[in-house]
Amino acid sequence: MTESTLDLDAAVSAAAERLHTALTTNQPCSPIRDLIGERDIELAYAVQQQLNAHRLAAGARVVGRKIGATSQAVQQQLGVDTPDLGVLFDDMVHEAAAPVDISSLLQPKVEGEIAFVLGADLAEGELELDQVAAAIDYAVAAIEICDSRIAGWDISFADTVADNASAGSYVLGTERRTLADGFVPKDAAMTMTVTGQDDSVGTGAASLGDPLVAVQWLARQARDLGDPLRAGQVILSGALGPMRPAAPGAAVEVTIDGLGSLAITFSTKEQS
Ligand SMILES: C=C/C=C(\O)C(=O)O
Repeated sequence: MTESTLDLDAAVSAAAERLHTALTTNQPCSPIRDLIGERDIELAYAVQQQLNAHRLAAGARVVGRKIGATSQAVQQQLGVDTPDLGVLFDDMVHEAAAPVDISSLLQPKVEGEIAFVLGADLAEGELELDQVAAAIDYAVAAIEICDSRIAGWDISFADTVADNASAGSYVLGTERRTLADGFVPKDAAMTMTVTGQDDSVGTGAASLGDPLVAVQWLARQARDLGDPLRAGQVILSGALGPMRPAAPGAAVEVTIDGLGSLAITFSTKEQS
């Protein structure tokens, strides 16, 4: 191993430790781009892997993946121009009926998107669109609660990739549709309101032109990173409109044509 490889390894470990400390102490940290640069994707995923290894070591179980920054709206908000991916763990799932404990999050932002549950692995073959579509068991509406461990969401592309694609928590709707039912993800219109106002609207086409293309992108990336998508996993396929901040007491409702509505509330400061 060369001296410069050692330096890079040390930088990756230091970045992962910074983010892990922020996650476990609930105290935002400074960006990690001073350690690994702003655009080195390989190093950023290496940090993400180390960060997530801490969660796995603490007993968390992988239940799926998220794709981030697939829409122009979110790319503009974040100042990035490429999608990324993160890992969903079992302790990120939230049931819609209970208020989301806002004190467990640092700086939450909500998004309306389509979630897919896989009925087959996406590990082998060309991973063409028809293979991706055939692997989908069903689709449901979802609210993704993004969170950043980095203070003030002051992120470069490397910062958000390293920080598990700014994943926080998520809530799934209960109305399941299959593609065979005639549900066409790219045509589905989404509306999200936060406390009855602050609309975020879009259609499936906002996510890389088609959420199925987003899942294909994810499947190929995940396979290339050595950890392919597996049957049973939940895939958050990218926001269909701009993300919105969630303040204490916020009530969020997402409606997606064909998939129905789901609503969540965030706890107030007093409840936390
Ligand atoms: C920072 C996170 C972005 C997403 O999750 C998204 O665009 O869906």
